[in-house]
Amino acid sequence: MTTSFADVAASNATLRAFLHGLPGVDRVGADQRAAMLGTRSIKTTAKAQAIDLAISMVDLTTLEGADTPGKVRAMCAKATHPGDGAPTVAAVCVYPDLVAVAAEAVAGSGVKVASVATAFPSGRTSLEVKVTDTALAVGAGADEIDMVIDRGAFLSGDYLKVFEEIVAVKAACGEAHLKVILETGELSTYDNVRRASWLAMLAGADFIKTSTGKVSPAATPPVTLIMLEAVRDFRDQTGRQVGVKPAGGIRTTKDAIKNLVLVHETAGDDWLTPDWFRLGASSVLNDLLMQRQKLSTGRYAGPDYFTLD
Ligand SMILES: O=C[C@H](O)COP(=O)(O)O
Repeated sequence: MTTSFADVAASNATLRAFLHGLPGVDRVGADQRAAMLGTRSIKTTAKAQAIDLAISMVDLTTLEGADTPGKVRAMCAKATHPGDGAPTVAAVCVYPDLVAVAAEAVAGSGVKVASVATAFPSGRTSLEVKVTDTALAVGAGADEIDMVIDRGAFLSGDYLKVFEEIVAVKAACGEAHLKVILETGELSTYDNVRRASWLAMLAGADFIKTSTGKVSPAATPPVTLIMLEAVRDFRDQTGRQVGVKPAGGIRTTKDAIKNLVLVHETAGDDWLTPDWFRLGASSVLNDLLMQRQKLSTGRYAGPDYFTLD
């Protein structure tokens, strides 16, 4: 039997009562479980499959003030032609003004274009600007929008404001998928990570994402674990599946595989596809490709073989 949460957001008081009624997170338990799962090792054939799966889940990202059309085109070339039979990544992720460049560069490849919107990374602007930012990115060709929540509103208990902004941005997305960035490094507690996850899902998020990559800590294993528990429990209770995207600080193949183990052990294998799990990262693809080549040839390619970021 599934539960309807239609009335949960009737007022800030009802939303607050629901979110504060969620079970508290056992901080020590979450840290220990994430650390324990991080020690699992994967060998040879399984590792080769895990590397290809991880590559297919990457949102290859450049989010710098100094980004240029040339840098975005080079990133898109790597995304669409990673080489040596490696799969393409899931998406490229860029600022809204570079969406058109990215969309043209990945056209026909199956690689999606994701764009950060809503005044990323701070989110400090009016709802009107956030909705316009979103609509312009979608109009320019974004398949996916990565929005940031208003952490100031969340931390001061104005959950309804956060909820209503997500609803409005989701409407502006049209057919584009919406990833909601919680910026967990600013949420102070694991209980808040769980509450923000539920808030975003109740408001219509297609994905929940840990971080902008501009705040530390970012995608830590315990935080990703708590978000995976949230999407698992949300589907159990509502019948709707929501994806998860850890982002920020994922640099190595080891980091990527730890994430896959977390998914397998927490939400389950239904999430082990690029439709439901992404790795937001600017540089992990290089290490995945190098480790992939090491597995197939027994040696690392020289540093000039891969285009480094
Ligand atoms: O969304 C992705 C992040 O911005 C990338 O962060 P990163 O540079 O730490 O990989």
